[in-house]
Amino acid sequence: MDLTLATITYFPLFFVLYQIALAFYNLHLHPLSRYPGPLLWRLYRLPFAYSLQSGRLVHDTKRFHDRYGAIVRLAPNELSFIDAQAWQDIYGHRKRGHKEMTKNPIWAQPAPNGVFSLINCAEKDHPRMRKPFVPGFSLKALKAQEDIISGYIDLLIARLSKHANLGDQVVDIKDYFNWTTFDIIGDLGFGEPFDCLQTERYHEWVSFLFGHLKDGALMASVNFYPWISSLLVALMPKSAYRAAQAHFAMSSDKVRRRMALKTDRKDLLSYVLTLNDDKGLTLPELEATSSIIILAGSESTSTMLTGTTNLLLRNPSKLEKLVVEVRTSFATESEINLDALEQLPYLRAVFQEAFRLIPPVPTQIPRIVPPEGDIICGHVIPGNTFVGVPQYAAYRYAGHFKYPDSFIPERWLSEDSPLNRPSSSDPTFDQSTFVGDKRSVVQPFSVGPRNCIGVNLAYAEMRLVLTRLLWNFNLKFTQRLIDETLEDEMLIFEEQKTYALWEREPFKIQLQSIR
Ligand code: HEM
Repeated sequence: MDLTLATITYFPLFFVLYQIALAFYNLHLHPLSRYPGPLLWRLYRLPFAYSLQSGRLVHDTKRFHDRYGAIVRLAPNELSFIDAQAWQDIYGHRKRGHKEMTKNPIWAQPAPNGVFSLINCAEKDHPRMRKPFVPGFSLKALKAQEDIISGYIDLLIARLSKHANLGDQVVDIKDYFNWTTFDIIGDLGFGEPFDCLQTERYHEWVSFLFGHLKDGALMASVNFYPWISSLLVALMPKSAYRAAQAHFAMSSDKVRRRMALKTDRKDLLSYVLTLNDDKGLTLPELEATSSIIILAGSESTSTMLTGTTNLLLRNPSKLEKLVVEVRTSFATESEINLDALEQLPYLRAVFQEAFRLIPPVPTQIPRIVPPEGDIICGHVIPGNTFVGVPQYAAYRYAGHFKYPDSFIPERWLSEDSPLNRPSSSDPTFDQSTFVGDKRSVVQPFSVGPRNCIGVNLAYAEMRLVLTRLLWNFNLKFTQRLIDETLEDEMLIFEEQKTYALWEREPFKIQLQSIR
C-alpha cells in the first residue's frame, strides 16, 4: 500500500484516536482540568463555537454559572469569571510586575484597510491611539456638544409626534432610537449626520453595518479552526469582499471630508485634528477608528434605550414612578438639560438597574492571560488561557443580587430615599433587603485602560432621549387579539439572541401624545 492510500485509509481511524486522546488530556491532564463546567465543553471547543454562532452563548453561559458557580470552564482553554474582583484582575490597570491581558486575536481583527482601530489595537499602540480622543469625550467637551445632541432629539420628538397625532401611533421604537444615535454620532464623529431621522430610513452605510454584525460572531466561531476560516475566506464571494471595501471607503471619504472642512464646531474629530501629531494616529488608523466609533457609539446606546423602555413597559409601576419624576421636575420641556437630569435619582436608578438586567455588551469581553500566567480571583491561571467576565451571567447571579431577575431600580437608591418603597407588583423588600447586593460587579463600560471612552456621551444621550420621550408621550405595548381577548404584544428583550451584541427584533409600541 503506498503512503497516500495508507493515509486515506487510516485517516478516519487516526482522527478518532486523536479526538479520544485529546478528550482524555483535556479532562484529566490539562492545567485547567480542576475547573468545573459542562462535560462536552471541557473536552472540545466545538460546543462553545456552536453556541456562539447560534446566538445562545450568553444564555448558555448564565445557565452554567448558575449551576457550577463563580468560575466555569467554557472550553478546554477558556475560563469565565463572574466575581467583581475579576474585572480588576482581567481588565484593570496593571500592578507592578503584571502584564496586561491582551485582546483575544480570535475577535480582534484588523479593519478592511489592514490596520487595527483603537478598540482592537495591540497594547503597545493603545495609549498613543487613545490619547488624542480623550479630550473630545470629556464632560467639558460634552457641554459644548449638548446643543448638537438636543437638536437631534428635537427631530426625534417631531417625528414621533407626527405619528402620534396622525392616529397612526404604532412605531418600531428600536428604529427611532437607532436613527437618533446614528445621526448624533455621525454628526459628532464625521461632521455630517446620516439623515436617518430626516428620512425615517436606515442610511446604506448603517444598513451595511447591521447586515454584517452577525458576521463578526460567525467569523469568531470559525476562527477557532484556522483551516476552516482560511477556506471560508477563500470561498467568500468577491461581492461580499467588495461590499466591505466599499463600506470602508465611505467612512474614509467622510473622515477626509471632515478633515478638509474649515470649521470651529466642537465635534469629536475637532479635538483629534488639533491634538494629533506625528506621535499620534496615522491617517489609516484614524479612518479605522472613526468607522468603529460610529458603531460603538450608536449601537450600544440605542440597545440600552430599547431595553430600558422594554423593562419599563413590562413593569408599569416603575414606568409610572419615572414618569412622575420627569413630569414634576420641570416646568417646561426647555428646562430638560444634562445638568438638571443629573439630579433625578429615580432616572439614574432605572438606568443602573437596566444595565444590570440587559447589559448592551452581554457577553465576555475576551482577553488572554500573558504567557507567564497570572492571578485571577486568587487562582493562579496558566499563560495563554482565554478569560473574560460575562456580564449577563454575572449580573443575574443569585449570589450577587437579591431577586436577580426582577427589575427593581429601588435597589440602587440610598436607604433613606423617599422613593425607596416597593410597589404592589414587587417582591417584598425593605431598606435592608439589598444591602448584600454586589453592586461593583456591574461594570457595563468595562474597567481599566481599555474601558469605554464614550461613557459621558452614552449617558447624555440616554438621559435626554428617555426623559423627553416620557415628557411628550404616554407609552404602551401594542395589542393583538389572542383567544378572543386583547393582549399585549410583549417583546421580552432578554430572550433575544446575541451575536456579541443583542439581536435587533422589532419592538413596536403605541404612543399617545400628551402635549
Ligand atoms: C450604553 C452605551 C455603551 C456601552 C455599554 C459601551 C460599552 C463598552 C465596553 C464594554 C467597551 C470595552 C470593549 C473592550 O474592552 O473590548 C467599550 C469600548 C469602547 N467604546 Fe463604548 N459603550 C457604550 C457607548 C459608547 C459610545 C457612545 C461611544 C462613542 C462614541 C463608545 C466608544 C467606545 C470606544 C471607542 C471604545 C474602545 C476604547 C478603547 O479601546 O480605548 N462607546 N464600550
